[in-house]
Amino acid sequence: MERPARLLLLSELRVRNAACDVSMSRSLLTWKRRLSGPVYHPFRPSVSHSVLVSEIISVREEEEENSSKGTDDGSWKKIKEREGKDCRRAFTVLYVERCQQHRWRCAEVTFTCPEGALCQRWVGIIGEQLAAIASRPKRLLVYINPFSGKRQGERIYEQKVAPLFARAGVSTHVVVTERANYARDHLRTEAELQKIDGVVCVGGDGMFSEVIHGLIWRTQVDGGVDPTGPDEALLPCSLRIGVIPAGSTDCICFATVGANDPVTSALHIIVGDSQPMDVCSVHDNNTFLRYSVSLLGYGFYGDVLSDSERKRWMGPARYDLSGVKMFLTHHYYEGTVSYLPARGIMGTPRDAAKCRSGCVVCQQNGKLLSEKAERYEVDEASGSESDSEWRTIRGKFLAINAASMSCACPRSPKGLSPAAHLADGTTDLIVVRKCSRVDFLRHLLRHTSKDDQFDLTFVEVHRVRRFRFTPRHCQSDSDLDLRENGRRQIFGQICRDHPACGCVPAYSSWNCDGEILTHAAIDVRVHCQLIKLFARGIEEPTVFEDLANPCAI
Ligand SMILES: Nc1ncnc2c1ncn2[C@@H]1O[C@H](COP(=O)(O)OP(=O)(O)OP(=O)(O)O)[C@@H](O)[C@H]1O
Repeated sequence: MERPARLLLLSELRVRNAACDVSMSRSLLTWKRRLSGPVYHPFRPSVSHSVLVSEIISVREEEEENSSKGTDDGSWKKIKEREGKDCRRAFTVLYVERCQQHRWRCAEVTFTCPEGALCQRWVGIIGEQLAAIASRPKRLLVYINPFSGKRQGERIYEQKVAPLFARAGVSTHVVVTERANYARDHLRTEAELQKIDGVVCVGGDGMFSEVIHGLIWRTQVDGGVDPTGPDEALLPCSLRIGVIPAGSTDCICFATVGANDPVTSALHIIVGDSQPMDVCSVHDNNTFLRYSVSLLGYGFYGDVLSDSERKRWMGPARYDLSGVKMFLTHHYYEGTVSYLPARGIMGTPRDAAKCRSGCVVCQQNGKLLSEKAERYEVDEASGSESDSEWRTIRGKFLAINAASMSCACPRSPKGLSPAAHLADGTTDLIVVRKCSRVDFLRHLLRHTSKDDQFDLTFVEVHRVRRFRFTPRHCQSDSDLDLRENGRRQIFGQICRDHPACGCVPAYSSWNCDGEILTHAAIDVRVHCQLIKLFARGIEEPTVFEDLANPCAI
């Protein structure tokens, strides 16, 4: 219960012609219907609503009756309350309302006041509280990929997102991309970053990847850091990134918001949410290749992506077809995986708890790793980082995956590594050794069942800060049979698409967040909390159940 002393304002106002006690504190706007009936009854339910001030989108004074009817688009509005009698003494509050499956909607409520001065006081006080929230963006740079997904990016932005930004008083500079890497290059060179509070991409995971590549690069260059150096401590990006899902794959949005819904994402941007995220840098020797935030997959997932790229004309069904084909092909690859285990941190890849909004594991580990100055040199528990900390796995692998987040998506709600964290400075290295097709199928099926996909003798999972992969034919010190290897390479190239011949290609490629990396030998390093998104992680249902129930606040 809030103490009256903390209230900023308390009045009797009318909502839908019903008398309500309306109160405002620094954190909460509450309206409670006055009970009719002369006698107090302790068990009679009182109708009460509470909205967090941090989730109020805007407040506006109603100038004239029906004045806003022309702007109603009807597409996103949940509550439409107009009290026509004396709109000059009414004000409307727009706020976030939670729906099912982590979706948010913009709801509104109109309060009618007995006098104009009181109405202005309410509008002034709510406006002041909103203006005091420093984390809310005022100016955004928006990139729209007009070719994402079903080519609906521009329509989605104009119809669902732009009206919300306008109502919340967020100004935008919109850039429709003209080619691949347009947004990346614009961010690297031309974009006036000092004039904006965030960058928004409208599209799929490919557009998000472009934006992080541009923003991370620019942040390093502006800060005098070499963005390509494998051992550089990269500077965290101060600008947050918003993702409006409009692509055919929107895994980043799903993992950070919990839903692929443009309105929900727009509201997270407006309220100024902030979700840190780890980024992996991928190098080949000392050559920078790419950044990755979700999946790095060699073997099965690399082959599925390479094969599906040749079937783009099929649309999203290509992933299923290529998945079946690569499963039947059953290629395995030889090589060495070396990794630096994440020591002294909270959490393991086999935890039952998942990374959720306000994740303690991300907070603790993020603090710990940033205190270590990101140089990977000093580990107070074990002395300096030395070769002895590195572990090695040699063998034949069906798949080597590094999941920097759960990689959950609507098709695979558990994800590749259900307990992976968005911002704990680690990635979950999953090694699937050569096994029978039946065993591999068991492993794959467990991604969609309750069973633990890591609880199999041929599967290993390690939480790591850095790892390297060297394919067998690149190893200098191994007992290679070069003749055999050469034969395999030649037949591997010829027979890649002909599993019936039974030969195994020497190389797979890496699936790096849905882009193909043709380099097989890579060195991957996790940069803890390098970027921030306009998101808050997936909320536990109890959070919004409590909010919906004012008695629990
Ligand atoms: N104007 C443009 N023309 C062509 N390609 C573009 C343009 N703008 C961005 N791209 C590229 O399109 C690719 C796919 O974009 P995006 O991820 O937004 O859509 P998608 O439909 O989810 O992609 P995918 O088909 O790969 O799943 C990105 O790699 C991006 O670099």
